[in-house]
Amino acid sequence: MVTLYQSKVIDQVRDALNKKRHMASVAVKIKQIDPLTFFEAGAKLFHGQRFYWSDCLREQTFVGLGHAYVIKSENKTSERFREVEYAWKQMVEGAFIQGEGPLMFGGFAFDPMKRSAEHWDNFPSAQFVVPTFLLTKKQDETWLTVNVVHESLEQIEHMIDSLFAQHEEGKWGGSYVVKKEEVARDHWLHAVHHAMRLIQHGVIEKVVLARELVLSFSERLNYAHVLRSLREQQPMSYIFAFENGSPCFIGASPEQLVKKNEDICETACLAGSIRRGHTIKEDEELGRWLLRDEKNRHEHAFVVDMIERAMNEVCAEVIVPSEPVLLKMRHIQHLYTPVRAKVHDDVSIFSLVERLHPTPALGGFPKEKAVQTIREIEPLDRGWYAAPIGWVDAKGNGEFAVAIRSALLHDHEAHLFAGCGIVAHSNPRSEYEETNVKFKPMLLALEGK
Ligand SMILES: C=C(O[C@@H]1C=C(C(=O)O)C=C[C@H]1O)C(=O)O
Ligand SMILES: [Mg+2]
Repeated sequence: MVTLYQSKVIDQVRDALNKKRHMASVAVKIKQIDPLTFFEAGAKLFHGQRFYWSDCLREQTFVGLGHAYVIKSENKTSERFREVEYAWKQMVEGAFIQGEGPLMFGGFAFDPMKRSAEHWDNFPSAQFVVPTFLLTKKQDETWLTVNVVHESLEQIEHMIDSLFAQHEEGKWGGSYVVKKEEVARDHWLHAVHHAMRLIQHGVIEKVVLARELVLSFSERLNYAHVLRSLREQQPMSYIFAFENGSPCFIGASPEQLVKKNEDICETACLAGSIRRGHTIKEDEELGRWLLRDEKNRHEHAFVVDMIERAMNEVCAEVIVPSEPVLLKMRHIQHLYTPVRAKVHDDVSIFSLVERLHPTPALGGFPKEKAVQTIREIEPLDRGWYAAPIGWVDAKGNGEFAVAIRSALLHDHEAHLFAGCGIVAHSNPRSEYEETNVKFKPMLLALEGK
């Protein structure tokens, strides 16, 4: 049955196609629908071309289905940020827009100079997609945006019928872990010792080292199920998924990289960690310990200093609280300093991302030396892990998270990543334990708990 709003969408697409330039983008308010149901509804028709995003306050959720337009860069330098920006501007200028206009979603590789693992093949230096269908949930309103480049009106009509037909919510398939491999555990511990020597010799001051787990499952992984678990279990995190062909990069990150809304810009310093307590009393004690612990405060301070400096270069009225507070997630608590500023007129969100990535929370300090050290001694290919992931709209507003607490899923397999900031007073054993806590959100979600 074709509902009223479905025919309204079709009418608007028909009008838009008559005026179409490079792309036609029309938006219509529709009835409430769970964004995850919409994500699942696209499983057949748009397999390999779906994304999901919701911010840590659940203010906005986006689900994208289909690739109306793809912006990709294989550039290994920071030129890739500008390439994406330029392509996006061209795209928006050439579009016929009715409503909010198109939005693109995507991400960047952590370090395009170090790409070796086959499992990251579908995740280039940078890739953004403008979806054929975008579902936007903002407060109590749900909108459907249709972006058309090649499709005919009949094709769009057929897709809408299929997406809004009754769908049964997929049941958890009972998939369980059949194999769990810690990649290069000893190698990683050696790398930590090595990093500490570099720090003692004054070569660098901080470096973040990550390690990898590879899990095999009894059944093919269902990405919507994993998203559903993450959404339930990590209510204060950014939830994201970027499916590109059969693999899907997915996660629940507590860390904002940058948000830009007109001239207001927000970013966050997040570094320094301890697990949650088993009781309220223990939890509060651990929190108080973290706030006073010199090693963790030191780890955090690198991030605050770098972000403050970077923001002052392109913003006015940079507000940085003088003391961090605790940010408590389900398994872990962090030192957290939120930053707000007024960004100068000619500064785009892409240039903010370029300036900030990687902050010392994910790379280290000084930036170039830390990235070089990671390239040399970390025993893995980070791919899109620990890199910017997010969206940008037609006005140049948008938000990026740092893609941590994440995994690359493919068929029966999952690659999980977690890292920690190594500073002068690190203890390799406790850093190892810290990464174990950071694996937990993805591990639980993958086990359907
Ligand atoms: C690198 C990760 O997390 C980062 C490192 C932290 C730390 O070392 O204390 C804390 C938060 C994140 O900025 C990760 O989760 O993989
Ligand atoms: Mg740490």
